[in-house]
Amino acid sequence: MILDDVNLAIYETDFITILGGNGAGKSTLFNAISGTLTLTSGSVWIKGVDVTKKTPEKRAAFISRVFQDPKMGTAPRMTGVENLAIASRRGKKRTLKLRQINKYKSEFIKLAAQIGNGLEAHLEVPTGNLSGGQRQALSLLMATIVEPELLLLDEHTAALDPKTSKALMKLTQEIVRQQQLTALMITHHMEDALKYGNRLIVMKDGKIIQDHNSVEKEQMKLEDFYRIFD
Ligand SMILES: Nc1ncnc2c1ncn2[C@@H]1O[C@H](COP(=O)(O)OP(=O)(O)OP(=O)(O)O)[C@@H](O)[C@H]1O
Repeated sequence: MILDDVNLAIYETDFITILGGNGAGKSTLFNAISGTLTLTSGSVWIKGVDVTKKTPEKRAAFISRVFQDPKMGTAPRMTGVENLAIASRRGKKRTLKLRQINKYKSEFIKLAAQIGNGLEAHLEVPTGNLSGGQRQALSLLMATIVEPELLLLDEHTAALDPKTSKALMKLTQEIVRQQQLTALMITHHMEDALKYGNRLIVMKDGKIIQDHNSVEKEQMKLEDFYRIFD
């Protein structure tokens, strides 16, 4: 069994950070929530709706996910503007006309300019040409341009250099706060797990072995987590 007796209630105000060693079941938990993994038992509910039998495509109307690999979040031959235009149609019919793309362009450029990594100047080239940091920032914008019920961040800063990773985390926090999103974030950075969010869970062997609220989290120190990765 990959996930074992996992019972996780996520509240609307939650920004949960998730820690756990390799193979602890963190990505599997995200796969179970987003529907890319079929459960052998148990169920997944979103806002009172049982989505256990819904396809990942159907669940994508509620859930956005940003992956570790910058290549995963964007279509490489399409421009940033085109990628954002498609993302802005989430949950609706996906057909897009050139006219609509042009309509959104200036809005997207303004949005990207807030990030501060030069993305706005590169929104009209294929995303395959962007730097990893720009691509991850774009993926995050795409994931949140239509407010998701649940934002899943799957080590989304792990492939970036420390400076870029920090900038993306700052952007993440701003977006989560501004849009009051419900978010789950897997990270191997214990500092980030402590610094961000209002709740921290620890996974091991497919189980949630610790679940700390914000008060407990504030009192925790890095040393408290060293044994997690044993
Ligand atoms: N579809 C699957 N079928 C069978 N076993 C799987 C499947 N997906 C993952 N596993 C196994 O389940 C365990 C948990 O994997 P998972 O990828 O969720 O770990 P993780 O906590 O995300 O680890 P990492 O930090 O390395 O990404 C691993 O032993 C993995 O090999």
